[in-house]
Amino acid sequence: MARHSSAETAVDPVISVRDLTKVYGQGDAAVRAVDGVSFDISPGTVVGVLGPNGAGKTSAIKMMLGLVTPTAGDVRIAGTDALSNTTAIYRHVGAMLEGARNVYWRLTVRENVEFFASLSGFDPRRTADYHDALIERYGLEDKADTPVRELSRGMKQKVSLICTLARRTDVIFLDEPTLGLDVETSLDLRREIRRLTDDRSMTVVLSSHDMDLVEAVCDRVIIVRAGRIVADDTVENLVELFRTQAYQLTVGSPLSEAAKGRLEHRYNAQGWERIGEHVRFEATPRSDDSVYTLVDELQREAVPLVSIQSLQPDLENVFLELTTEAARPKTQNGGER
Ligand SMILES: Nc1ncnc2c1ncn2[C@@H]1O[C@H](COP(=O)(O)OP(=O)(O)OP(=O)(O)O)[C@@H](O)[C@H]1O
Repeated sequence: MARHSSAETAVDPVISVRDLTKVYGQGDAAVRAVDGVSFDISPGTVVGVLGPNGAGKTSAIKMMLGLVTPTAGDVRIAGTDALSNTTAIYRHVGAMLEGARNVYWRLTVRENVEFFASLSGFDPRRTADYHDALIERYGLEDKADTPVRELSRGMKQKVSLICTLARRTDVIFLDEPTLGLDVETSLDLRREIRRLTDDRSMTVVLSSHDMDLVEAVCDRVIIVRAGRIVADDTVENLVELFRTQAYQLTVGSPLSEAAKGRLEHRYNAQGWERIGEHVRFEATPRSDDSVYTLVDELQREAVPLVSIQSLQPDLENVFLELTTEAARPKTQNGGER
């Protein structure tokens, strides 16, 4: 799986966003949904845009698609100013919006695919084989002539993706692509996203709360909070930056209250949990204490150590850390660039 660093600048960016700002309303009622955001996206990469509800993700994506007019700032897609050339950028960009809102529910699956392909100038008669292959790839061949409104939510989601792909654009935006999909289809979608970028050099920008999907497919994540970028880096780098010396320990017998108090004070022990005869807790030794002194202390208390393992943060931990507290200016590329 090709992974790209956000610092990679050798090729021209396919998306370039500068000081993008969106303010809804005026005066006291004004909401600064997107607040001076800048980033570049290289072709052939998968970029996740993450943030809590109301962080400004949809507003930012809709501005990149030309669906919402920015209050200030610039968006360039494949070198073209997206704000003054919406028709021109439409050739480069496709979008699968949340809840399959971009497809026509009265049309059949095949009619939808033909319609969206024709919007990109493809003659439906000459691309019928490609459309059939797409419909088959997503297991909808039996439903090809069924109106979309009669399909399940997951199937509608697949039709929406097929229509986006049928336009064969360089860039696709996927808003919550796995919402409503069963586990198997969701895993198929992950593979498909990587195939599109690895084999066809497509650029994918996706917004999702599904951290497993983001960790599995994204080369890079941009985390937004209150309209601003609080982190912009690879998943690996973000997880590395947030690594702490945290351990989970399981001991064979309960500790005295005095011993627990000492461990809490000295090693930030917490999360005490009784599991049968065993007790489990987490500890974060401070820099001047090593985990060995913690183990020595347990020995002095005559408490047998059953297991010890180091706790690795995952993207979910990083996300919560960055979006639920005051943002920590800890990330390599955090903040606007
Ligand atoms: N049309 C609008 N008019 C007024 N305020 C809006 C409008 N659209 C969005 N907002 C506000 O802008 C802020 C950002 O909303 P946006 O939908 O961009 O966030 P989001 O990160 O996509 O959230 P979610 O994850 O819930 O979809 C929110 O405070 C929202 O209430």
